[in-house]
Amino acid sequence: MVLEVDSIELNYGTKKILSGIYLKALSGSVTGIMGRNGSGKTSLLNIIYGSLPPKYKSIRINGQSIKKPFFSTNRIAYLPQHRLLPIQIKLKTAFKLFNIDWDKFIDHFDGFKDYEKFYTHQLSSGELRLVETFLILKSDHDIILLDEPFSFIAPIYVDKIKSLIKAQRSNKIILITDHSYEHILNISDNIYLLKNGCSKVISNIDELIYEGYLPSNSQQKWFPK
Ligand SMILES: Nc1ncnc2c1ncn2[C@@H]1O[C@H](COP(=O)(O)OP(=O)(O)OP(=O)(O)O)[C@@H](O)[C@H]1O
Repeated sequence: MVLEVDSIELNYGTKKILSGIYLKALSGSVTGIMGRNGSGKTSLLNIIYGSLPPKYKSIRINGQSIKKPFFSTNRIAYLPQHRLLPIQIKLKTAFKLFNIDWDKFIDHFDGFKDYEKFYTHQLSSGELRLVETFLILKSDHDIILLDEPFSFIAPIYVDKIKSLIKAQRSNKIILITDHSYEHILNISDNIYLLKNGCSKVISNIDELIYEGYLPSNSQQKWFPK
């Protein structure tokens, strides 16, 4: 499966946010989206999901144009930058709604075993983020959008989430953005940088430094897979 996005035009008033986007993502791979604060990463994910209507857009799956909001096709799941689950819902109910086995979650995160009857507002920000990321990753949708899944997450859990992403990518398209760039570099097969409303395919770390996203002393290596 191939997801292609282009011809996006998004303005807020007179401010141009996105104008020269081309993005191609394949199932079996993780596509990282990088960019400075305010470069339009969240806007782009919202446009793909269908919750933000831009002036123009073209979104295609295997060359077929998606005309209605993507979320209405039931093929796409989205972890938004801010809270996904409502406050007054128990974890048990949330797992039921997502049709995901609570015990499978506990297999990965046994520290949560007493939380099944907790309401989401009884969890810390990081605990909630972890639950929400797990639900989205394990959902049976074949396109997954993750906006800052590593926010508030402890390193030991970040590693588990990264393993889950790698395991889930075999039959899904995964788009991910996060400012923890080391993690994005570590799990992404392809990377796009958003700058001045345009997307640029990144082929090595030096380009991220040259484009002013990473500081010049960045040590990490990355090559597209
Ligand atoms: N509802 C809105 N009204 C006006 N401007 C907006 C609105 N939503 C977003 N913007 C502007 O659009 C730009 C892109 O925002 P967006 O949230 O997509 O950026 P981002 O790359 O995800 O940023 P960050 O990395 O800080 O999360 C920003 O300059 C923001 O101020």
